[in-house]
Amino acid sequence: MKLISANWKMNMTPTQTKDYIAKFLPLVRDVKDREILLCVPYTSLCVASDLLKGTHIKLGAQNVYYEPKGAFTGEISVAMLKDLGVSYVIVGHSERRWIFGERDETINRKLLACLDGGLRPILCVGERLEEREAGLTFKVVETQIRLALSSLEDYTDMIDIAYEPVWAIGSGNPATPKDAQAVHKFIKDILKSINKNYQGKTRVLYGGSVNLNNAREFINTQDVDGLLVGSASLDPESFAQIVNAS
Ligand SMILES: O=C[C@H](O)COP(=O)(O)O
Repeated sequence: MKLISANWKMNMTPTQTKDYIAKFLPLVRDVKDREILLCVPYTSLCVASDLLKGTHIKLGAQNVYYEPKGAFTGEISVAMLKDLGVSYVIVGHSERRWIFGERDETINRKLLACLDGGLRPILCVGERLEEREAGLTFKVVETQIRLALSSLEDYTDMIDIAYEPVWAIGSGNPATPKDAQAVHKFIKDILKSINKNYQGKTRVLYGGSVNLNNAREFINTQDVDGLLVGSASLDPESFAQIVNAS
């Protein structure tokens, strides 16, 4: 089933989360042929978890730490997320990579912790503008995937991947569906090549300036198995329309 996910990033207080979900739920009540996911800030997980219980909407986090517990001030473990009813977690978002200096090795450890603990990670990959202009898109994406999945190659079916070209995020300038399709296909070929038992269960999502006007075209593009939506997911009506359009 295709996956349509919101990534609220650092937006929404718990009170705003409550209002959002109250408006959003009736608008997507009849959507049964798409998996819908809300990746909310840590501080909204509790309230969202309560409100989404018993619904078909899944709950996701935007980050996680790889250690199970201990003296890691400010960090959140897989078990803490699981206990709140979280089923997905975004790992290696470009904002974590480029603002917070998250390295491929850290991302790899986070993926391992998620798989060990039963959370389904959404691994984010994507090239920066200068890399695209230098013709390095495929090389960058391949390197990110190989490093992130190092020693986890047998578990590729348990991971989803979001292709998010960094230059397209929040810029109003999305990739063309054709360009996205080429990278998505390339990602699937890498997964096949690194795991001989790969069953094709990884969904490759597109993210980067998805909005009401382009969601349908992206989702109907071959090899696009879902969307990861940032700013256009912050309004419940707009995100519901994206879910319904797609
Ligand atoms: O995780 C979502 C992406 O970073 C896309 O954000 P955006 O839809 O605001 O461009």
